[in-house]
Amino acid sequence: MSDSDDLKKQAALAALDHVEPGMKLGIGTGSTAAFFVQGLGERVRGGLDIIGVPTSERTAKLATAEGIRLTTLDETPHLDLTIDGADELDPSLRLIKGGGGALLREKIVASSSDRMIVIADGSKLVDQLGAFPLPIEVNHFGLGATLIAIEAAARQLDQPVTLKRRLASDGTAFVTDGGHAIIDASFGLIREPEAMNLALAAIPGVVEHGLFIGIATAAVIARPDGVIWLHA
Ligand SMILES: O=C[C@H](O)[C@H](O)[C@H](O)COP(=O)(O)O
Repeated sequence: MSDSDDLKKQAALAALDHVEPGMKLGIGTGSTAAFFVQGLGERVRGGLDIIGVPTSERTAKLATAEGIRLTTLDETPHLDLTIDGADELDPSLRLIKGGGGALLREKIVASSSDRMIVIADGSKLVDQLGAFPLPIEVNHFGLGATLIAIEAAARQLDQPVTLKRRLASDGTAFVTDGGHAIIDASFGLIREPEAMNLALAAIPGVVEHGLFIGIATAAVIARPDGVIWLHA
């Protein structure tokens, strides 16, 4: 296992200690969340009784293979805890998510939970968000107009921006679980994440974006010198 995978696993297992019998859990997506799903599977097979809502089709498959009982937000609209990775987080627990394209379901699930614990290796913790391009999930209808509106929003906030349509590994257009496209927006460091959050959310063709503000309640970050916790 690479050093970075080892740190991801350490963060995932530290968060696992906060899972209690009977909990309704939101289950994140990505390589760090996959370590959490593996660890959770082991505990479930050892007798832990929980039920989970997966944040992507990928996570649903992994969790099912681990023997984790799954439900939906339609059946279980209120969750106790979501555990999920992030592409970047700052010390105020503002996040960039969506590197794997799961941001819409991730935001819905985390927002339906009492608490959200972010699991990450130390490279994800930054002073200011934005080195990682912000994933923006957009409707296919009117895509050209939506791109122009995103550029206009960036100009208003005095942020430069370069927009790239995300491609899948086979070179075709990436399509999210919800059937939408992803635009990766490089703004450089985001000076006012709250203002950016509102400006992007106000664009009709934007289905959701990867800035998570006021959602995470704690983060466990594994670094070579040990595991640290941040709290909102
Ligand atoms: O869409 C994907 C999610 O937001 C992931 O949680 C995020 O990209 C972090 O993934 P990883 O743990 O693989 O770095």
